Order: sequence, then structure tokens, then C-alpha cells
Amino acid sequence: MGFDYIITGAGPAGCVLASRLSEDPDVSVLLLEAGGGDWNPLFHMPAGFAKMTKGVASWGWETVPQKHMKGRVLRYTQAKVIGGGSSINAQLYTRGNAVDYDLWAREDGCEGWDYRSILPYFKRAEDNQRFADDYHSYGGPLGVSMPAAPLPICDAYIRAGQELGIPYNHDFNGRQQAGVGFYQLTQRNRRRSSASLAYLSPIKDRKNLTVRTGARVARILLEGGRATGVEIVTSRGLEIVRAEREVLVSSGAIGSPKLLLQSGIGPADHLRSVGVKVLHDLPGVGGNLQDHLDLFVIAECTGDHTYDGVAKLHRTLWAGIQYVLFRTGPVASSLFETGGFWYADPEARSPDIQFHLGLGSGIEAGVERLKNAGVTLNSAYLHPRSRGTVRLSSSDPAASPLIDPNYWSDPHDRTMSLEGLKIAREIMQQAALKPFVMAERLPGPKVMTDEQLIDYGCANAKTDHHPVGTCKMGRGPDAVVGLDLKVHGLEGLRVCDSSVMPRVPSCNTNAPTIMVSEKGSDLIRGLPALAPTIFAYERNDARPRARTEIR
Ligand SMILES: Cc1cc2nc3c(=O)[nH]c(=O)nc-3n(C[C@H](O)[C@H](O)[C@H](O)COP(=O)(O)OP(=O)(O)OC[C@H]3O[C@@H](n4cnc5c(N)ncnc54)[C@H](O)[C@@H]3O)c2cc1C
Repeated sequence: MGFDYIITGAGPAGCVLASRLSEDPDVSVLLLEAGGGDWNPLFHMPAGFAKMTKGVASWGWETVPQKHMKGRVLRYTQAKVIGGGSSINAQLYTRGNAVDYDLWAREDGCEGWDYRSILPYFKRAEDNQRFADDYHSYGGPLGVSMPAAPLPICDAYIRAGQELGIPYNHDFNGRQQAGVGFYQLTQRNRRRSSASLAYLSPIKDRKNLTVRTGARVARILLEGGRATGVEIVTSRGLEIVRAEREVLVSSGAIGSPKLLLQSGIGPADHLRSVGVKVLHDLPGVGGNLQDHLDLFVIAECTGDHTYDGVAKLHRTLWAGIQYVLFRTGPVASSLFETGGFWYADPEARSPDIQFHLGLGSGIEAGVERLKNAGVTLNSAYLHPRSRGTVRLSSSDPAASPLIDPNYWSDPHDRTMSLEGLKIAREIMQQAALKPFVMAERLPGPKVMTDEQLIDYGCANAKTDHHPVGTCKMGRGPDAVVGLDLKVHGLEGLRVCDSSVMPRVPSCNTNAPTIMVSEKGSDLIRGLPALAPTIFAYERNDARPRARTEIR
């Protein structure tokens, strides 16, 4: 059996491709996903992801020992479920800074992917509950909403940021990125708007689209330099499916290079070293891995100001009832609703630190429970210079990959991470938070010098789950795909997902991935590019006053 297009992975990128390509009734599309369906209601409840980032919805991967973090191995959650990361992420809807995309065009050789050119694709995707202006739109598939019912500590955090000299920003995705404020979230009617719900559910009756879960692509089949199909593994065993037009790789920033490598497409010496036959020597596959590393401050509250207490059985039950009956309460929260963007390096081209306030003390960090409720302020460095790799551990397609983000290999990243953490600590000490925050528990009063902070970071830092860049778009020898997302040197094969981003945008990466795939689907269909909706944009991101003034 054959299809015109075969899409390998139903993350945000794969769901967008499946939906847009099957708009043409004359083409047949097969969407393959290794994970299962999103039948569990926890996938749809905003707070449900806290229970879903481990277990069946994750591949269960980890990094290799991190050389510049005292050899620590970090958990590296990547989604394995329909909707991919958009089914288990924290729903923060962020696009990054205009400068990020202008650098793609200007410095990374990706003409046509500058901010003015890509903005219409962000807008086409969104159904924004609040904004309709030069930067936002409504009526698209992806629900984007304000937090349902933020807790008072969220307002206090925003005031605390302003006390420290960081301005209030009502829309991080508009004219200006810098500031503190509320995030918009990928939610509609207080349910998660995953790519699966947004893009696939409304079209489930399309006859020309077939979606198969529990189908892991083991290899892309190449004949005479052309991709002709895929070999898949399901509960029934091995199967071959033919692609009449193209195989579209959308397995994520770890899964896509892994799939190319196990198909014999990648750096020849690496492939030989693990016993994979080299079919196409392409040095860039699996290189250029970039990610945001997250540090955090955890404070103990003066009372029940966050959702920690909801873990008690009777309160969990009540929270569930509240959500089912009224769509309110803790379950309607994404647990990260406020945050912001600011400068670790006052001279940075655009904000280089992102904050998000976690409404609990160990939602991801696994920190011991505090006596009172706790609150977490995360800080992630957004302009990493460190570059890592994804490599095969063996020729067996079922084996886990070797993921090496190579965090802090560039010392600048470590310095800036520490600066971000220091600003997070200061925010937590501002007057506005005094009625809510009793005392900092982590890093804690004994961790003061840079050496102590480095030790703290090495022991506790975690991924912010934003890997990109491992099938880089561009023109140089290390580029994997061209500006039309076609794999260099092969026919009938494109990569379209977070892995093609040449450098990581200064934000969470779900919305940028959806943008890439919205534009990618037009490229595949041979449609003209959407016209820019702004002609010039002001670069007026607020800048920090001199450090001495804000400290
Ligand atoms: C825990 C977590 C929290 C996050 N929080 C946020 C957030 O709040 N906001 C935000 O913007 N971003 C967030 N992100 C990041 C965001 O979700 C990702 O950037 C985005 O999902 C990337 O999309 P993708 O399509 O490139 O890849 P993925 O989402 O990784 O999807 C790839 C899909 O392909 C499937 N696949 C892989 N290999 C194969 C194979 N061989 N055969 C078949 N299927 C395969 C996978 O199972 C997966 O479903 C978070 C991510 C995680 C993991």
C-alpha cells in the first residue's frame, strides 16, 4: 500500500503537516506516530501534564554524562504520544524575539525565514482569545488564551519584577518581548490545545488522511538517492509502506536525526563506527544541538499560596470535581502562568533570560516537600553558545540515542546562567512578594559565592525541553536541509520540525515549531509565501538600567 506523503511523527510539526497537506483532496497522507493516542483525560486538563511527563508518554531518554557539569546525567523528557510535546508541555505560548528570526536570515543563510516573512504563519495558526492586531489573529486551529484564574502570588510576582526595574509587558509576542507579565497559553475553553486537538480532531473524517499510532518508523527506504518509503514496527511486526511523492521527517529534534542516522544518512565515520551502512554521507545530521538550560529558586511560602497542598487526596478529588463541573480550580491551571524576559547580559542583542513562576515547590525538580506550600522561579538562559550532538548508541533502531547537549561547554553560558539565577533570587526578595514568601530554600542562604552557585547548578539544573538544530536548515557544509526543507543531496525527503531551526529562538519552542510546519506545508504544496503583514517593526525592547541601579 502507498501514500503520496508519509509523515514520521505526530508531534506539533507532524500534526500541522498532516492537516495542511490533506486539505488537498487529491493527495493521500499517512501520519505515523510511535506513541499512543491521547485518550487519557490528563492530556487535556491543563495541569494534567504534571503526571504525564514520565511513563508511557515519554521516550524515557537521558543525556550522556555532562562533561562541564561534573559528569551529571540529566533526565531528558521527549514526548511519545500523538501531539508530541504539545500534549505534555506546560502550554506556554511564546514566539521569541524578532531578532532571532532576522538572524536566521542574516547570519544562518535562511533567507525568507526572517521575522517579517514568518510572522504571517504564526498568525495563520492562532485563534487568539484576546489579541487581534498586527501581531495576532483569530480563527486559526490553535487555541491561545490567557490563564484561567491566576493566583494572587502571580500578581505579586509581576509587581516584584517591576520593583526590580523590569517593566510590565501585556504581550510577550507583540511589539516588545522584554518585561514581566502573564503568559498566553495554548488552551481553548480551559482545555489544552495540543496540536492533535487543534489540527487533527476537526478533520478526523477526511478520507485522504490516515493516522496510525503505535507505529515506530525504523528506517527510511532509499533507492537510487530517492526516499521511496519507510519500514515501520507495530504490534504486528515489521511493515513496509511506500511513498509516492515524499517522506516527511517530523520526529522531533532528537527523533529526526536519530531516524536519519539509523537509515544510513549522516556523518559517514559515525555511521561506520556503529555498524550502520552509509547510504548518504551528510556530516551535519545530529550536530548543532542547542537547548535552554534551566536553573531555579525555590522558596517556602507564608501560607497556602500555591498548589502544593492539592497533592493531598481529598484536595485532589475536590480539584477534579471543580474542574469537571465548573472548569475552574487548580486543574485549570498550567502551573506556569506568569514569567517574563530580561537581560542577564545588559548588552545582549535582545532579552537573554526567561523566567517562569511555577506554582509549587517541586513540580519537576523533585525537591523534598516543604512544611508550607512552596513556589519556584525558573530562569533559563536563552542565547546558548554551547553546541551538542545526537548520535546512535548502536545500529538497533530501538536503542536509545546518545544525547549530548554539551551544556556549559562555552563558559559564557555558565556565567549568564548564574546571572539569570541571581536576578531570579532578587525578584523573590522584593517587597511585593514579602506577604507570600517566607524564605528561600534553594539554592538557600549557604549558597552565595559563584563557586557555590556553580555546584548548585551542576547538581540541579535541568533541561527546559527546547532541543533544536540537529537537522539544521541552511547552505553550509553542516546544513542538513535547504530553505525548502529538502534534505541536501537526496530526492523525495524533507525534514520539517524543531530540528531544522538553525539556532534556538529566545522562548519555548512549541509555537515556533508550529510556525515552521505551517510554512513548510506551503513549501511542500508549492504555494506562494504569505504576504508580510507588517512592513517594518520597531526595535524598542526595554533595556536594563545600569546593574547598580537595579540591584
Ligand atoms: C515536558 C515538556 C514541556 C515543554 N513545555 C513547553 C511549553 O510550555 N511551551 C512551549 O512552547 N514548548 C514547550 N516544550 C517544547 C515543545 O513541546 C517542543 O518544542 C515541540 O513539541 C517540538 O515539536 P516537534 O514536532 O519538533 O517534536 P516532538 O514534539 O518531539 O514530536 C515528535 C513526535 O514524533 C514521534 N516520533 C519520534 N520518533 C519516531 C519514529 N521513529 N517513528 C514514529 N514516531 C516517532 C514522537 O513520539 C513524537 O510524538 C516542552 C516540551 C516538553 C517535552
